[in-house]
Amino acid sequence: MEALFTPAEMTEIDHAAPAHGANVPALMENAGSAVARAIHRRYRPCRVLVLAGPGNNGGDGYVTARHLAARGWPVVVAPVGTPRPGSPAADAAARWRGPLVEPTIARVAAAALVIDAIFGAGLARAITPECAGLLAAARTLVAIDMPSGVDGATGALRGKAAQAALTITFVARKPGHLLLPGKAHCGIVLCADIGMPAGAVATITPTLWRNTPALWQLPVLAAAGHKFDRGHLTILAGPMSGAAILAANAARRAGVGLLSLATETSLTETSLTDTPLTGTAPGIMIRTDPIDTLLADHRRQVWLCGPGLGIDRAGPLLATLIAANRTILADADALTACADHPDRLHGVRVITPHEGEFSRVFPHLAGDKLSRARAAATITGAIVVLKGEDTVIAAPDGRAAINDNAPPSLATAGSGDTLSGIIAGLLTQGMPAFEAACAGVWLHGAAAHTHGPGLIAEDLAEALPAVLATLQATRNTT
Ligand SMILES: NC(=O)C1=CN([C@@H]2O[C@H](COP(=O)(O)OP(=O)(O)OC[C@H]3O[C@@H](n4cnc5c(N)ncnc54)[C@H](O)[C@@H]3O)[C@@H](O)[C@H]2O)[C@@H](O)CC1
Ligand SMILES: [K+]
Repeated sequence: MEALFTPAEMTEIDHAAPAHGANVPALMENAGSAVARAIHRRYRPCRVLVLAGPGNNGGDGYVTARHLAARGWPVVVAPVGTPRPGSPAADAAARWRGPLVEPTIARVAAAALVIDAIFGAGLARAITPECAGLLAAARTLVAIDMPSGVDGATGALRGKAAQAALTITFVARKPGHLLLPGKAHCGIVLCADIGMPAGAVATITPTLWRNTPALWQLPVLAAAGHKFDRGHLTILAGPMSGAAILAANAARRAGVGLLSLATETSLTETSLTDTPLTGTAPGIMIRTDPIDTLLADHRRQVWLCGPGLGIDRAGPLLATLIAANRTILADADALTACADHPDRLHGVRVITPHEGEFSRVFPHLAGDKLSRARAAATITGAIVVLKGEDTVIAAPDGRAAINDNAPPSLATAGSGDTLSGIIAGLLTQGMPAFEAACAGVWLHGAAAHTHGPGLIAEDLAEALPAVLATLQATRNTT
């Protein structure tokens, strides 16, 4: 599992390091040497200018300069601030015997490669316009730890941030590497092992992870399994029936044993729906019984409520499902039916809002995406999947994950319906809700990657078998 640490947590880990046998100068030496190695691997030797700030981030910059120069690269350091006398950064600066120059826009623009070692985890306020101007002049920028101006805890910009081609961080990625807008400024992110003792890292109990397959385990199909062992998912379908069909096909590819689309009799007549409900997918059962009749069957435990349902229908149906104590994933119209009424979601297991739906349900929640998702999970008691290029999955118990495998092609009509179908499909097979939500989000992103360009929502379910096969093969070999 790949934990993400905030800068504040990283500082605690740094403070614990000496008691576990590592001191800051040694860690700084390893950090600078890791940055130099990463640059040497990716770029040809060229004129380098290091912008070195006053703290340990600057210290890493001086060490990087020394290691690159030792490899024969032409390097100059331009100090932006002075390290505190006696600090590890001051020692690192003293060991730099190469050229020191004034930081000017002309010098930055003339360098083939600029290293941003101005501020990292210690960024405490907005960077000055002068500092932003220097960084913006770089042709190719490599950031140490964080691009200066990106808040490592939230991904917010403090002042401005420039566009790095590569960011090398240490010990663990920070939320700001995965959350927008910070994520967009980092370029490729590498995480270097700098010999931080495991005991120091263990002083922090992680509550936030990068969403990778190490975070969850997909249901394993029993050799003697029966379709009923894989659960029965019921999806409520309304006039925009295409949404429910997309969700249904995704849930089936995600492995549900039985799938029903529950609709009103009138809607099975094709003229009243945007997609004919009957005859399109032989593996989907169409049920026109009243919801109370369907709920009388206790094998129908898991329900997906919202996609294409219509807001008027979604509100009362959601309330009926909650009263019947079912496992519910609420999306789309079911969320809009709870506008400014998050209390109506009590009893729902998972919600999957995009930013628009989220702000309708929780108009008073402000702040960064991670904090808002966590607050919404606390308020509702549901797993919150706050969607976007940097989807956050948050649980009421404080656990959260940030997803970073979603390509921009996923922003297409019906993509959200597919996601809710995948998650509901995994829930139906008995996966715990937080893990099902994380796995669903990751599989959705991986399916889009696997399909490649020209993606439409229908392709996502089709791409799932290949994603699942690759995942299974990887698991079998690790
Ligand atoms: N986490 C780790 O394991 C390690 C971290 N190291 C480095 O240490 C860095 C953190 O070092 P520091 O805590 O010294 O913090 P920084 O080097 O990021 O910044 C420190 C100084 O900048 C000042 N400052 C902050 N924002 C400013 C602004 N907008 N304008 C002007 N001044 C500002 C602060 O008051 C502080 O004096 C990390 O980013 C990383 O590069 C490595 O040296 C060693 C190991
Ligand atoms: K930096």
